[in-house]
Amino acid sequence: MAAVTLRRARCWCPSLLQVFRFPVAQVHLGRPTMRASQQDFENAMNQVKLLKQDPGNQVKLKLYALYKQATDGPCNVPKPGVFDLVNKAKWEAWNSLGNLPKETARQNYVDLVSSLSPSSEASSQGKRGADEKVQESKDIVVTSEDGITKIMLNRPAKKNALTFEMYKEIILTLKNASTDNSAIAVFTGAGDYYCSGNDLTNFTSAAGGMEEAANQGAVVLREFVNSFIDFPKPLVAVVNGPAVGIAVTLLGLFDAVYASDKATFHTPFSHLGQSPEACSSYTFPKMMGSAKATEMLLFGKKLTAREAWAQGLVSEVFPDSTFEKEVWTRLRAYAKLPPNSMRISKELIRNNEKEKLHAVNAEECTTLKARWLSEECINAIMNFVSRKAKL
Ligand SMILES: CCCCC/C=C/CC(=O)SCCNC(=O)CCNC(=O)[C@H](O)C(C)(C)COP(=O)(O)OP(=O)(O)OC[C@H]1O[C@@H](n2cnc3c(N)ncnc32)[C@H](O)[C@@H]1OP(=O)(O)O
Repeated sequence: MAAVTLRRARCWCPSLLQVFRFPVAQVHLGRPTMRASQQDFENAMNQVKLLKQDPGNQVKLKLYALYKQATDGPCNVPKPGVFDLVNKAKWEAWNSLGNLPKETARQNYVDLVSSLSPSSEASSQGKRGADEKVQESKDIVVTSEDGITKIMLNRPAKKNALTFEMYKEIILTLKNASTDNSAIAVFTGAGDYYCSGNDLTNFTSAAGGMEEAANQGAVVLREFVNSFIDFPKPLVAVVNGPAVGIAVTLLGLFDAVYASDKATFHTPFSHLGQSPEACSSYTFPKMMGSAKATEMLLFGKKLTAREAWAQGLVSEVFPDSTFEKEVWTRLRAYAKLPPNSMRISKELIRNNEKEKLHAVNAEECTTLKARWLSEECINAIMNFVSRKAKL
C-alpha cells in the first residue's frame, strides 16, 4: 500500500494560481514498474522544486493532475464548488485524465518534468536573455521625446494583458504626463498585440479571494478610467494590432485613434459574463448609434480596423507596412503645435460631458463588481484559465 506524505513546494510565480503548490516528496509506492521507476518519479518531483522559471499555469495544472493520477489513481473525489476556483481547476485537470494507469501517469510526469529540466531551461533562458537586450523588463515603458510622452504596454508574451500593477502604473504615468513638458501622450503596444484587455488571472490569483478582489478591482478600475476622463492633453492611441476588452472601450475616451490595418477591435463582455466599462456604455452608442454599439458590447462582434473606422471609433487606418513610420511622423508634427492651445481646446470639448462621464464610470464599476462575482463570469474566467475556451 502506498504511504504518501505530502508537503507544499514553493512555486515560482506570485501571479495566477499561486495556488498550485504541488504536493511533492516522500512518496513510497512500493515496487517500481514499467519504464519510469519510483526513483525517477521522486527525482522528477525534486527537479520541479529546483525550476527557476515559472513553467506557466497550464503546465502546473498538468503536473498536478499527473502527480495525483500517479499516486492516488483516477479522480473520484467530489467536484469543488463553483466559487472554489483553484480547486475546481485542479479537479478538472485531474479528472480529465480519466482511467489513465498510474504507471503511465508517472512516466508522463517524469517526461514532462524532463522537458522543463535545467538544460532546456538554460537554452530558453539564452533566448530570453537575447530578447532582454531589445526589450526592457518593465510592463509599462514610458519615454519622452519630441514633445511626446509615449506609454508602451510591454508584456508581449501575454499579448499586453493588463495586470493590477499595470493599471496602477498607468494611473501614475498619466498623472505625471499631465504636468510634464510633453504636448501629447500616446499609448501603444509592444509585439503583435495592442492589448488583450484585462489580465483574466487578476481575479483568480488574488490573495484575499474573489470578493475582496472584486471590491479592489472596482476601486482601481474607477480611478483608472477617471485618469483618462480627466487627462488634460491630447491623448492618442497607436493601435499596432488586435485590441480586446478594456483596451477597446477606453478608446472612446481618447482624442485620436490611429490603427494598423492588422488591428481588430473586440469586446467579448457577454462571453465573459461581464459588462461594458470605461464609459463605453455611453460613448459607444453616442459614437456609432445604439444598433452598432449593441453588436459590439452585447454580442461581442469583432470589428476590423476599417469597420471600426466606419463606426467612428478609429480616426484613420494605415497599411501595416508603413503604419509606424507614417503615424509617428504625423504625431511628431502634431506635438509641435502650440500646447496651450491644444489643452484649452480639449478642455472645451471634454467639459461638455465630464460630469456625465464620471457618473457613467461610477455606475459601470458598481455593475461590474457584481458581475465579477457572478457564476457566468467565474465560469468564463475558469474556462480561459483551464484553456477550454479561447475568444
Ligand atoms: C482593475 C480591474 C479592471 C478590470 C477591467 C475589465 C476589463 C474587461 C476586459 O478587458 S474583457 C477582455 C479580457 N480579455 C480576454 O478575454 C482575452 C483573453 N485572451 C484570449 O482570448 C487569447 O489569449 C487571445 C485571443 C488574446 C490571443 O490568442 P493567441 O492564440 O494568439 O495567443 P495565446 O492565447 O496563446 O496568448 C499568449 C499568452 O498570453 C496570455 N494571455 C493573453 N491574453 C490574456 C488575458 N487577457 N489574460 C491573461 N492572459 C492572457 C495567454 O494565456 C498566453 O499565456 P501562456 O503562454 O502562459 O499560456
